[in-house]
Amino acid sequence: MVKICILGGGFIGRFYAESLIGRRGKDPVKVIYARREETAKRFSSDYKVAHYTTDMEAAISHPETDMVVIALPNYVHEEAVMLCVKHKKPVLCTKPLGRNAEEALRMTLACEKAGIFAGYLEDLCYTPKFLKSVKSVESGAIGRVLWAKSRETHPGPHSDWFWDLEKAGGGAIVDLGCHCIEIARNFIGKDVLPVEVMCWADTQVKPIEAEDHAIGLVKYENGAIGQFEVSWTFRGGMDLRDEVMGTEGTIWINSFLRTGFEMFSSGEGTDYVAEKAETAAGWLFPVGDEAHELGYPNMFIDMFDAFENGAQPRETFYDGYVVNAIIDAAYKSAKTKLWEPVELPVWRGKRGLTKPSVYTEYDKDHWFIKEEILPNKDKKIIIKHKTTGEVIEKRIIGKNTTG
Ligand SMILES: NC(=O)C1=CN([C@@H]2O[C@H](COP(=O)(O)OP(=O)(O)OC[C@H]3O[C@@H](n4cnc5c(N)ncnc54)[C@H](OP(=O)(O)O)[C@@H]3O)[C@@H](O)[C@H]2O)C=CC1
Ligand SMILES: O=C1CO[C@H](CO)[C@@H](O)[C@@H]1O
Repeated sequence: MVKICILGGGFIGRFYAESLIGRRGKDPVKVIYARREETAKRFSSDYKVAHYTTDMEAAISHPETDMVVIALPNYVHEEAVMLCVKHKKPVLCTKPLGRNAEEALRMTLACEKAGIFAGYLEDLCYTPKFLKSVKSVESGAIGRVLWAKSRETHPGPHSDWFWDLEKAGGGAIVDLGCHCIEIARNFIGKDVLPVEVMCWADTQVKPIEAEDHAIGLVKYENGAIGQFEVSWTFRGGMDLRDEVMGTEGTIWINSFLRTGFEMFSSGEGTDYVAEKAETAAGWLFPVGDEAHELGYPNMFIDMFDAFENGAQPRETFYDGYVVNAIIDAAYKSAKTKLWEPVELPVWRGKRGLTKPSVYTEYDKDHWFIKEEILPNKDKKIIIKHKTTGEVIEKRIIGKNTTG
């Protein structure tokens, strides 16, 4: 049993509490901290939490706190992590780890130096569909990953501080792109170096300084490409989709808006449909078990199991730092309109990877390019001469051809 202290009793703090204690979990939430007493008190009463406080350090150092879960706005993450370091308390921090890589690296190294367990709460890398997909990729079911695209778009966040450039550290890229980037890293291989980023970002709709819409490409050292599409201006709910293209196959995941559960309502009797749903009338796309579909229970199981076994969780502070470094390059690129290098003063993965050749030999003189059966049942084989480079096609007349 691990006794938990949650810092932050807002949107994600409540999701975490539901995931931790809503399933007869063995790890009780014992302490809740929020900025305002009314939030902390309400949280403690809703989730039967023994101790509530508006003093963050008191919550962290509380004798009933074995593990701290940070569910605070981005600009308070570093302060909270450093207090955990000071009091030598194991810590789990929500996404993004930092507002930038500098903050994230400081947090990562401080926890490592203090020897405290530190997990990165990247829930979307724990959804049931995602975990199964990653297993398939790791088993080679889709071959070498060439492209991993992840999209998260919705009509915009639910609290004031997200919309403040300084407090959040950016807009849709740092808020939503952090998920997409880590999803792509998992598919491409976390030990593959992200080399450079090209990003378009703009403030198309909202009266804010940060970007409300962006698209980015992340080039990896082995030739794979990651792509993120993020927006706070999308209408119609929360769209979470991933696509992975490999040399031997493809994966498409739809995690939220269209999960196979569709419902029509005149609006009578419906209130909450799903996170960021914009309407409770008409055709609706509810989500059966939101916490589970978003990965929270699997994420906490991995975190607590790793902690108890003295192992590393699937998602660590170091991963959070790499994600922040990619985001920093994306912001630079959006300004310069150039490919910008990913600055990683600490990199623990592989170096010197090259794009592997996957050419298939057709015969001793030719490389195989493509084979296709045409509507008239003919088969075409397209090949390239190894030395002259000439591309030719061979046609094998189909058996059932009439003309
Ligand atoms: N999928 C995911 O993993 C998600 C992760 N997040 C992340 O969780 C973190 C918190 O987001 P979220 O819960 O949505 O935010 P909310 O605004 O809903 O809640 C923030 C909580 O932090 C408390 N707080 C403490 N200090 C401050 C401060 N200086 N300014 C503002 N609030 C403070 C607030 O207290 P009080 O209520 O008393 O003001 C509140 O309880 C962010 O880093 C966000 O990116 C958010 C949503 C989903
Ligand atoms: O995925 C998410 C849903 O939206 C929230 C608000 O923009 C994000 O913070 C969160 O990470």
